[in-house]
Amino acid sequence: MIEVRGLTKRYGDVLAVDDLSFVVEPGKVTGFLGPNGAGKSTTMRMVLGLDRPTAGRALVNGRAFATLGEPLREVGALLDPGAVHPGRTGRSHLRVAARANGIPERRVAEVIEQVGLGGAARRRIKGYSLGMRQRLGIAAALLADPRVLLFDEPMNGLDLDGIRWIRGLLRELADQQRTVLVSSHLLSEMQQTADRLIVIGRGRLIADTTTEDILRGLGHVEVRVRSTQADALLARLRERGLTVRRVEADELLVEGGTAVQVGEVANSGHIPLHHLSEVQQSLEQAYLELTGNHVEYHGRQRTAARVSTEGER
Ligand SMILES: Nc1ncnc2c1ncn2[C@@H]1O[C@H](COP(=O)(O)OP(=O)(O)OP(=O)(O)O)[C@@H](O)[C@H]1O
Repeated sequence: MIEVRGLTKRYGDVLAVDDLSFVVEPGKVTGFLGPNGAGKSTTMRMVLGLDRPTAGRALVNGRAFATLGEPLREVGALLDPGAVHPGRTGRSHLRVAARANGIPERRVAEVIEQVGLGGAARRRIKGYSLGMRQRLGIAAALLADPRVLLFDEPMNGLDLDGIRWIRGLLRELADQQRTVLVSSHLLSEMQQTADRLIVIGRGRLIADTTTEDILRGLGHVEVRVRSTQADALLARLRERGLTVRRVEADELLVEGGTAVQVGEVANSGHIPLHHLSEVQQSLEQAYLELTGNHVEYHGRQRTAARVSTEGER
């Protein structure tokens, strides 16, 4: 289990991690999601004792990393797959790590097999593709058979096969009742990978719940409606408790209702409509807005355009 309580890290003027609290439980794949610079790597580094918190604490199996007797047997991590000696073979890299940490030699062959590095393990790392380096980094994380695993952006730069393979491995590790925390800046990657999501933005916790709940919350539908009597319609919709935004003089966006409801409100007030449709906000855009990383809006997709023309005249 990983527990983070009031965790804070300041680098000069930059508040990289801001009073973060969450728990990562075993038996599930937990996604750690946030845009670039949100503070994911800094948080993971503090869990691994590589950075000292400005305030708060990070515990692995109830203890600070520095006080773990045999830390590698409790927690393994993939942080930076580039941080290996390029002249070594994959196998010798793992052997050196095993020897330095009192891990039995047989584990080297086992993890090479587990990550599917096979014949490449006898080749020099400088000739490895990014995918092979990721596999080697994951093999190193698994070497001491730890119950807690942290993977920082393990899917970065991988092709679809590589991503599928990592997904399968994460699932297998969680099914073995290990604690698995995996970071990503892409919702699209995590929505198919993680059971739970811890979402952060600018160092702060934004959401901590099941992936299903987050997707349901993000993917809200708005109703777009146009009328020459937009003022009257706006007043009536607000009377019904709906949230309404005016987009143009004759165009409104309604939250919290369906196109049928909006059509009925218009009809009951004899208000003519010229357009009525439901608009599904793109998940990725909603996520970016949620995490405070505003970008230009391109992501609206119409999924049920003109679902109802009731009320049109
Ligand atoms: N050693 C450091 N010195 C100064 N600032 C740092 C340092 N490490 C991280 N930061 C800053 O802290 C913030 C959080 O960075 P961090 O790398 O933790 O984010 P991240 O969510 O992992 O992003 P990415 O996906 O880009 O790795 C950023 O503003 C970053 O510039």
